[in-house]
Amino acid sequence: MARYELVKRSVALITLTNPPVNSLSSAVRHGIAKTMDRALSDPKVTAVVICGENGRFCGGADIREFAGPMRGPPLLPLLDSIEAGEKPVVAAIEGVALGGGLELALVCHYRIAHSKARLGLPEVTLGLLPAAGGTQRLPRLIGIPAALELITTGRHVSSQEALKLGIVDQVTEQNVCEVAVEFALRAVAKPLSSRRLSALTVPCPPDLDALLEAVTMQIQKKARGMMAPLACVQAVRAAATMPYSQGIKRESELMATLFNSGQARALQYCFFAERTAGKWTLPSGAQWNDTKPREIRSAAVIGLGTMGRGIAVSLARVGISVIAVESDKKLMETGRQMVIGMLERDAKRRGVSASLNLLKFTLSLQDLKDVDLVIEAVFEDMALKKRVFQELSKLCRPTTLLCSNTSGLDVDALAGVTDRPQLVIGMHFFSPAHVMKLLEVVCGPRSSSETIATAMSLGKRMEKVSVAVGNCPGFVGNRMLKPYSDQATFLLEEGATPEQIDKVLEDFGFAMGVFRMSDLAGLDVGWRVRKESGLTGPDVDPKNPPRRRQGRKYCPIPDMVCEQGRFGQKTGRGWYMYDKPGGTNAKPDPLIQNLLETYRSRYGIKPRNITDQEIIDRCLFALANEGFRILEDGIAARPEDIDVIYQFGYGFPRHRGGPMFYASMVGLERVLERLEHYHQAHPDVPHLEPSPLLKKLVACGSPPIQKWREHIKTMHSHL
Ligand SMILES: CC(C)(COP(=O)(O)OP(=O)(O)OC[C@H]1O[C@@H](n2cnc3c(N)ncnc32)[C@H](O)[C@@H]1OP(=O)(O)O)[C@@H](O)C(=O)NCCC(=O)NCCSC(=O)/C=C/CCCCCCCCCCCCC(=O)O
Repeated sequence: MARYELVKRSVALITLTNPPVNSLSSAVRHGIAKTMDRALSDPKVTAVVICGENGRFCGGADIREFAGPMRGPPLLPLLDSIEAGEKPVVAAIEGVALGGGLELALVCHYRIAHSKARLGLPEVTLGLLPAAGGTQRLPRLIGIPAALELITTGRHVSSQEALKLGIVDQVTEQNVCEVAVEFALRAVAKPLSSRRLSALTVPCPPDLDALLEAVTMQIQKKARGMMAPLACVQAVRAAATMPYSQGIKRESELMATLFNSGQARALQYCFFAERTAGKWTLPSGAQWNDTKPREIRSAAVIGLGTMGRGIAVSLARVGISVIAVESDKKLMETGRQMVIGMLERDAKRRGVSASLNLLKFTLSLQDLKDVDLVIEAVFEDMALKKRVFQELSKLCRPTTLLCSNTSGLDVDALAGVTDRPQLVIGMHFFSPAHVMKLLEVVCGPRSSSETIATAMSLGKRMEKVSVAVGNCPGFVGNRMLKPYSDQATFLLEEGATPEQIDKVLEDFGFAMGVFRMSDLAGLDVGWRVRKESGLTGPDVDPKNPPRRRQGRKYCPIPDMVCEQGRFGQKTGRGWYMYDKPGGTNAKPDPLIQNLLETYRSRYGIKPRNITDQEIIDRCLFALANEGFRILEDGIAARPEDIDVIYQFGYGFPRHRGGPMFYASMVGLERVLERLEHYHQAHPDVPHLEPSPLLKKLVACGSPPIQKWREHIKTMHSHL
């Protein structure tokens, strides 16, 4: 796991060999220890170069090893011994030096990086801290403020930035190993004491306390409820205020508190879940690694509303030429201005030039006949979408992929009106589409594997986290949202307020509570869907008892809010009041309080005190329960896919893993028991009835989440 060669007769070249990222597994640590011993004890060797195979220096500790008992040589003393050695050691950094990989580089006496390399200490994103000396050595090398920023955010830096910060000694565009070997030869016989970072004193800013306080406050705001960034601050404080040996002890103590925490487990689960999500498989056997995607050079976007604009920007900024279509000249001109503005701002932020030449705006669908792929983003109305797809089917060349950005309509019904159902697929972006990372790729029963591969690969190219899902109303994300938001509105009936529920959910870690999120999305959207489904509006059968529809409990409060013209932020009023239409500063509105009181007294509901725990349990267990049904129905292939969708599309706190992981951490037995309890209290709410899969998993002894799939195998897949 570490190769040893003698080059230029006196330089030991140690190559880490653990594909794909040369992580520091137990075998690699063992290999480093053995090869370093050999290099240091061989009198022919005057210097050492450490590099990584296949263009990657090292991606850090092997994260998979964290789940079991730690075996093999521990990293910290191994790294200390490299630094203490009497022969110069040079790190030749290509590709990445991340986490333990950068910590390895920091104990080398010199660091040479390739111009395309990236460096960083991303442990915090895994719920950990750089506990192989990183929190003590980096501040000694680059100072407290810069080290604090890198360690608490986990941000990767380019080799150019690393050079400016002083992390590396040289950046090269040539073969980094060859440059490092020459560098090592020149370093022989130079004194090493000033190159041992642990021996340096920390350049300490005079306002250390104020700086640490400011960073702590920033973390409490941005990374609410997360332990690791705060532990990182404490470790860096130790670097600033203690000698190295004590600082290292503090680093280890802090790591011990994080290592077995639920947050670390959740964040490491998220790391792998994100990578698993791209690996789709169809019941036919076709899968991600044996289906070649088509190359997409040109695309069209139909509809320049909020979604269409964001999609056009996402395509153009990765070099795809885009024809954007609107039905009316004025709308097209507004769309053009907005898209150009968004693209220019985005390019400025990324420090690149805006690819405006890739954009074309038109009023005619005729212009789309030669594009490789079309994404329809018109109003969420099935009849309208069908008309568009029929027309596209006539106009576009027979090989053009036809995609819909519908957020929940039947993709197969759209496929059915075309001459190429195998080339039709859903690409459900989230708003704003050029910012949000999630893409649900909705596979209809007739979507071909090549179509799925192409949509997934296009998503990746647009820097989205793409998840393949099956076709059912609302797909995965929006289907699960209903039981979650239904519970929130039932809780309003029973005595809660929107601000109470939102606070509990935000304290749990959600980016936004359910009511603030609805105000942002627009309350009229759901209102229209409820009218179309006959749940409210003039078509409702007057014989329906109040608060019941279609044989189940129904809460009309959201309809009553909409009837008052309160559509959320855009109208300046919704579940909250805002300073102005479009305002974002949500304040509780006494009119909503009145509406709730009047409503309760009309139906003789005596408001009761609702605990935070009940809010969490009812909202989140109803959410996960629907997730179990989605798995049973084969709409999502794995719990990881659902969790990725909820993190990237719905602001579920990453340090809680996602609704399914959260359920597994709480314990499936407890989730089942609570759902049974609440279902007994509300038998007319089917979403609270525990799903058969949940019951089955509990009956099988609540296996870990990675094993749930084994219990779903026999069920039908829609993917
Ligand atoms: C940028 C990347 C490196 C590459 O990106 P990309 O090219 O896009 O490829 P990916 O798809 O992401 O990855 C390819 C596959 O490789 C797998 N992978 C990647 N990195 C790792 C890794 N570090 N470990 C394991 N596997 C990894 C990835 O999963 C893919 O495989 P698959 O498709 O899933 O099969 C990118 O991958 C990336 O960013 N990687 C992560 C980088 C990172 O975060 N590194 C930091 C790791 S943590 C670390 O280094 C910690 C160091 C300190 C160690 C100190 C240890 C002390 C422990 C003792 C604690 C004692 C407490 C005891 C308390 C008690 O119990 O008493």
